[in-house]
Amino acid sequence: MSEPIRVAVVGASGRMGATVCAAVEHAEDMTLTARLDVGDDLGAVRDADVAVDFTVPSATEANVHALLDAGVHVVVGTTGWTEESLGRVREHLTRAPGSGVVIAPNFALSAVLAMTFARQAARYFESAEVVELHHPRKVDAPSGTAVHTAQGIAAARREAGLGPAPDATESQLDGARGAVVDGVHVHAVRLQGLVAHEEILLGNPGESLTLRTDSYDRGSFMPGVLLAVREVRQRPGLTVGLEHLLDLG
Ligand SMILES: NC(=O)C1=CN([C@@H]2O[C@H](COP(=O)(O)OP(=O)(O)OC[C@H]3O[C@@H](n4cnc5c(N)ncnc54)[C@H](O)[C@@H]3O)[C@@H](O)[C@H]2O)C=CC1
Ligand SMILES: O=C(O)C1=N[C@H](C(=O)O)C[C@H](O)C1
Repeated sequence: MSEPIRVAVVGASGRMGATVCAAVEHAEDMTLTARLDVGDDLGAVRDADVAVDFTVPSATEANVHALLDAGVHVVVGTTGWTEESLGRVREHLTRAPGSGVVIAPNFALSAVLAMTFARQAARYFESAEVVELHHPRKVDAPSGTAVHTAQGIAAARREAGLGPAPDATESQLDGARGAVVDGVHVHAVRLQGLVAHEEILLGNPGESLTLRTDSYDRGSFMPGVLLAVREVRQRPGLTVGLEHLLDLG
């Protein structure tokens, strides 16, 4: 058997970080080498092959630069990425040519498939809106998944030459129509008892299609995270979205 993949987890005390540590410890082909959290020296990842970041949107970009400087491949689940911050990581990778970074807004198979189906369906519908529903301890809104979903729908609508979705709203209470991501309305619900859920609503005169994904447990994200840990070393450069590792991109 080949040597186990050495994995360090950043954000290890958090909900996702702790779940990733347990998943890595149970994986026969991996060894957990470091559990790091706020205030720890990220240089401690040097013994690892791959570092996994589940922290907070305000810290993740700086963490990725520090992890690349430490010479490890990086898998990121933290949300809050923009075209600008992704561009800075791409630029950094030109100076670390063998290194790989995989950033995925959602590692759950059901969510990745829902986003893929939404992108396929979007060109056939006049209207499209996204509703994301999460636990109330989530610090960012809308979710990274909802942003990625809306961007995919918007790209498909552009490619199909569709204009704006019909909407006669003239006046509204602030926020009543949600946030607008690339022209697609996105609504965020925070509710005790939920984990991570999303509905994608597509409508035409006389019909609608609803795609729904539900993560009831953080274990749902682990097969995707472990897949990314296994694949990132063979994927130099930046990969955004688990769909590319599943041949869905
Ligand atoms: N891509 C995916 O499939 C998923 C992504 N997420 C995202 O992962 C992130 C974390 O989510 P949770 O685990 O629920 O949050 P959490 O709040 O439970 O955990 C975050 C952890 O990061 C630590 N932290 C904060 N700043 C840090 C820094 N500079 N260096 C090291 N550690 C630091 C905190 O102390 C905490 O332990 C969020 O952005 C969330 O949206 C969550 C679930 C699935
Ligand atoms: O904070 C969470 O919990 C989740 N965050 C990610 C997001 O913002 O899309 C992924 C999943 O929805 C859970």
